[in-house]
Amino acid sequence: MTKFSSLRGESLLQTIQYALLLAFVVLLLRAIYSVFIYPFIASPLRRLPGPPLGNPLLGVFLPIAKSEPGVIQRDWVKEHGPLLRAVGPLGVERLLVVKPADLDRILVTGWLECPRPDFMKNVLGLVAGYGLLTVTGDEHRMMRKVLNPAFSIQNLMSQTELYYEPIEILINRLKTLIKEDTACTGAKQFPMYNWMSKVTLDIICQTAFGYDCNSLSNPDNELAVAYENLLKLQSNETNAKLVCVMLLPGGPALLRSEWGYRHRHWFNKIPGLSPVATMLTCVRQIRSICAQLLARKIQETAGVGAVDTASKKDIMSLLLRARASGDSAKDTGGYRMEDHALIEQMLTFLGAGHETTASGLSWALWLLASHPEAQSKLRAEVSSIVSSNPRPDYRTLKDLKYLDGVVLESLRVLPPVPVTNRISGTGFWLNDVWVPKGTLFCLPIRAINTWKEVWGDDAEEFRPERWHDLPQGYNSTFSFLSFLAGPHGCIGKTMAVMEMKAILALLVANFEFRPAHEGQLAKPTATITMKPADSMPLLVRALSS
Ligand code: HEM
Repeated sequence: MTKFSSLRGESLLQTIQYALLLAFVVLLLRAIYSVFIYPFIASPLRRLPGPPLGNPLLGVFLPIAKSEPGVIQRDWVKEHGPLLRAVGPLGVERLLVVKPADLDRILVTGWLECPRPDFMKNVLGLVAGYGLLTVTGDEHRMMRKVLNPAFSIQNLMSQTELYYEPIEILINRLKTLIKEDTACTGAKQFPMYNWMSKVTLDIICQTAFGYDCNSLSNPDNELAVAYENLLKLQSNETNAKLVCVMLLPGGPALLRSEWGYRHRHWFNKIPGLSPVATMLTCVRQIRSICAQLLARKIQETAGVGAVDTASKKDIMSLLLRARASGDSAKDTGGYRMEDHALIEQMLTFLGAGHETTASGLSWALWLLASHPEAQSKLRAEVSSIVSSNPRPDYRTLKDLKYLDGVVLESLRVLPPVPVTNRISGTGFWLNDVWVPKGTLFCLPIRAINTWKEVWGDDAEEFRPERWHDLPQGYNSTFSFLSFLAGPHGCIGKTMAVMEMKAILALLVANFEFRPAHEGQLAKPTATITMKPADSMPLLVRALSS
C-alpha cells in the first residue's frame, strides 16, 4: 500500500514537472513569436509605413526616450504620413493616428472600444487618484454626469473672482523680491514654473475645495510640501520605472494596497526604485489631507458651525449640495458618489488641474519672452482693461481677442500633454486597415497640433494671430487636441483657459518677461505632462503702474 502510494506520488511529481516544462516551452515560444516573428511577418499592420523596427527587444524605445516629448512622433508623421506603425519594446505595436476621421473613430464614435490602456490607468490612478481619469463605460458616464454641472459656464463665471487673490499675492511677491534684489536693476531672474505651480495650486484648492492652501506665502503648507516632493520625482526615468513596476503581474495591486504602502520601505532596498516609495508616501499625505477637507465640508453642508454653504462656489460644496438634495442621483439613475469616490476625485482635480495649467502657463511665458513683439501686443490689449478693472470678470476675459490667441497658440505649439494612448478592446477596421484587438494607439497631440497639412508651412511657429483667421482645413474638434476630444476629453478645459487668461493678463500688465540669457532654449521634459526641465528661468522686470 505504502509502495503503491509512493509510486503514485512519484508519477504525480513527474506529471507536474512535465506540465511546468511544457508551460515554460509554450510561454517561451509565444514570447519568441510575439517579439521576433509577429511584427515582421504576421501582423496585419506590417504593411503600414513607419520608422524602422530596429532592435526587436527595445523597438523604438531609445529614439523616443532620447527625443524631446512629442517631437519624434512629429518627425515620423512628416516622414511616413498620418497613419503609421511604430513597434515598441518586446514587439508591442502602436498605431500613430493623426487624421480627423481616424481620431473620431477612436475618441468619439468608438470610445467604448478604445479605452485608456491599463498601464496608463494604473499610473494615473496612483498619482492622481482613481477618479474620472481611470474609469470607463457606464461608470465613467455616470461619474461625468455628476461632475459636469461643477464645470458649467455658469459655475465658472461665478468662480472667476476666486482666481484673483492668489494672483495678487503672486504679483506682490514678485514685486517685493525684485525690489529687495541687491543688484537693484529693476529686474530679477525667477524659475517661472515653480511660481506658476504655486499659483495654480492655490487657485485649484480655492476653486475645487474652498481651501486656502496659500503655498505662495506659506511654503510649509502640508499640501504644498507633499505636492512639491511629488513633482520633484517627475522625470522620464521615474516614469519608465513606474511603468515597469505596473507591468509586473500584481504590480498595480501591490502599489494600491495598504500592505504595499506599509512595506513601501522595501522599494528603497531595490536599486533605482526608491522614488516609488517616496511617491507612495506623498500620495498618502495628499489623500489624507483631501479626506480631512472632505470631512470638514460634509460637516459644513450638514449645517454644523452655521456656515453659509449655499454661497460657497467651490466644486466640492456644489457636489455635496447636489448629493444631499438627491439632484445628482435623479439624473444618473440613482448613482451616488460616496465619500471614498469623492476623495479620489479631489486627488484627480489636484493632479489633473494643477500641473497641466502650470506647465501651460510656463510655456506661454516662455513664448512671450522669446517673441517680444507678441508680448507688447498683448500688453497693449490687457493694460487698459486691467488699469480700469484689476479683477476682470469671465466675459471681459473671454472678449480679449489677442489674449485668446496667445493662450490657444501656446497650448497648440507646446501642449502640456504632448502624447496620450488608447488601446483597441476589440478588432476593427480603421479605413482599410484591420486593427487587431489589443493594439495600442498613440495619439501624438503635439504632432496633430502642428500638422502642416492643416496649419500650413509655419505650423511649428508661435503666431497668435492665426486664431483670428483659421486655415481652411481646420477641424474644430480634431485639429487642436491639447484637451483631447470626445467623452474622455478634458472636463476642465474652459476652467483652465480662463485661469490661464486671468493669470497672463495680470502678469503681462505688471511685468516684462525676457529670456534669462542670450541663446536660451526651452527644455521640455515629460512624464505624463510636458514641463520645463530647468523650471523655466526668465528675467522679470516690474513695470511702473
Ligand atoms: C492647460 C490645462 C489642461 C490641459 C492641457 C489638460 C489636458 C487634458 C487632456 C489631454 C486630457 C485627456 C487625457 C487622456 O485621456 O489621455 C484631460 C483629461 C482630464 N482633465 Fe484636463 N487638462 C488641463 C486642465 C484641467 C483642469 C483645470 C482640470 C480640473 C480641475 C482637469 C481635469 C481633467 C479630468 C478630470 C480629465 C479626465 C476626463 C475624463 O476622462 O472624462 N484638467 N485633460
